[in-house]
Amino acid sequence: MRLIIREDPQAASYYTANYIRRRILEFNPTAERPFVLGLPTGSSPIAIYKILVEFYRKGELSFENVVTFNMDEYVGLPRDHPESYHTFMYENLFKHINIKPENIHILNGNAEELDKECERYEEKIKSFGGIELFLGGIGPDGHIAFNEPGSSMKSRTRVKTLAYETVIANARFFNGDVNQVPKLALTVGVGTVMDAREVVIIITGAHKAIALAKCIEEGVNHMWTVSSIQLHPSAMIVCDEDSTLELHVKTVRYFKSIEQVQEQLIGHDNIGLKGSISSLSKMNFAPISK
Ligand SMILES: N[C@@H]1[C@@H](O)[C@H](O)[C@@H](COP(=O)(O)O)O[C@@H]1O
Repeated sequence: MRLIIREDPQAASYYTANYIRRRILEFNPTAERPFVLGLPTGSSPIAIYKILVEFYRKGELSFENVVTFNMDEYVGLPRDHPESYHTFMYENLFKHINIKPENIHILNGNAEELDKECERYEEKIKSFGGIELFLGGIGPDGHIAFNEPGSSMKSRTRVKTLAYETVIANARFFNGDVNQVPKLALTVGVGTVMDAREVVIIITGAHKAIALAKCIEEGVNHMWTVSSIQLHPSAMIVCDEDSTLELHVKTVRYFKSIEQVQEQLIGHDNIGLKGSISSLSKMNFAPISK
């Protein structure tokens, strides 16, 4: 597993967006062989989406042959509610790019038969040959998508009751009122995310420092479901300095040194990038160490 540490959330977001862009360009997707991308909501990916939109506007990235699957959606919240994940995705990404509406997949939290909706979602992912890259964020309790503590590491898409901590964390989007936060959600499972050929997780902020430490320095544990990425053959966490506060100094230095050696050996992460890299000259990469 790779751990990429950047100075602040903006630099971590730039790294992540640029990495996704590179992966899509290298994949060279076509209508017959689209790039299948898993996507999260939450505040963490907003800056990533802004940068992806910027790449699109500059003609440096096309979403014409990109298929997306979102991680989760609240149950019972109208699709056009300002805090639904449908609205979030359209406002922050989809309405700004050239993705085909039929290529967008988001769980329907208002389906009559929620279990069937979840089964259908898994089938749909399979029909595209699985997910190429799943981007994820985490909650402060280390949950991925809405796979709350105690979720099975083999879980699939299903209905999930939200942990009280998550309800409190998400109340900020509902006028600070926990009563307005839906208590159920549909979510892809830990197993669904781990089936992706590559998993990239963005973690920023001191409030996620304990979760990051649990994920990196301790074992795989269903109480911190993001720790499941230790078992993934191609996983990367991109984080900011604040989120490393609970890591051992030795751990931070170790991962920074690995990245430095890699840069010395094969150059930085834009290696192999096809197409224009003009905007990268303004890259917000923070120095790896000072
Ligand atoms: N279901 C979402 C998660 O997918 C997301 O990772 C988490 C963190 O959100 P934020 O990035 O705002 O901290 O929020 C929700 O619980």
